Amino acid sequence: MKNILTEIVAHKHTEVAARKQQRSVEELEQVSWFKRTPLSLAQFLRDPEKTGIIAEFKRRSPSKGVINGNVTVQDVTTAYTRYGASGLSVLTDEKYFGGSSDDLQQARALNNIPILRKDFVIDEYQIVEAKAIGADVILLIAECLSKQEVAQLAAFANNLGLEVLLEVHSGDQLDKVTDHIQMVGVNNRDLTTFKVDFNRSCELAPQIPAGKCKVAESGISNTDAIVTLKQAGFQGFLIGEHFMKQENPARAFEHFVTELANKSVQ
Ligand SMILES: O=P(O)(O)OC[C@@H](O)[C@@H](O)c1c[nH]c2ccccc12
Repeated sequence: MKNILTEIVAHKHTEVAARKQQRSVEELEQVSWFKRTPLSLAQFLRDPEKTGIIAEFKRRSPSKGVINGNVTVQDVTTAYTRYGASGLSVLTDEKYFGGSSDDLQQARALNNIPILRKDFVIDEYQIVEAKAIGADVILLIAECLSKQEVAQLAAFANNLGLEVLLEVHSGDQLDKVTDHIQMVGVNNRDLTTFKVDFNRSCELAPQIPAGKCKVAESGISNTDAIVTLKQAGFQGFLIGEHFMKQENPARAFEHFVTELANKSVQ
């Protein structure tokens, strides 16, 4: 299996090994954000007063290339928060997504809603980093981790007070869900081929274990999709490109939320 996901994960191992040499876990534990009490994204998503949208800051992706090179973390994330995002997702992968830990730290300093560290977590060290840069939630991708790895990494995150969003793309990956997973995300995008199949979320929704917060991810580009996904039982909607590809993502988000509010009262 030689695909982009395999390549990203291989690179991640090299990257993490290098960062471990630069900064020890003990040093990360001294950073002031490390002592902060994280917010619960699952709780924010379950709040019926909120939109359920996890709004993503993503500059580029391997599938789309540059999505937006002219925006700042400040302008975009503060607008996401102001207009009612339930949470933020900030890419911290540099090589493939043009993100950084610095982006997430900036978002943390400016916004008081839960933040997901969007990266390819393969090592406990990255979870300590996530806490030290002010994240509340980490992502674990079922496609690149064994059942045992998911269980260990999720327990480690929960021990630090961080929640876990487990991303799946097929029904068989749901056997990796454990007690330490608070949210299950169905990625409509196949990370090995980049093909987006919007129906994937609705198909898998009934199979997600009860009690887990359900999140639909990727390829969501209109408010009708949210209505459909809500009917299928989803509480969370992870949206990046639809906002980021606009010249003014802040205004695009505001427009989307206004339209959604009008639909919800009809
Ligand atoms: O930009 P979109 O199609 O709205 O998708 C957002 C998010 O779901 C996507 O960025 C994503 C989902 N899982 C990931 C894993 C790694 C990196 C990125 C992702």
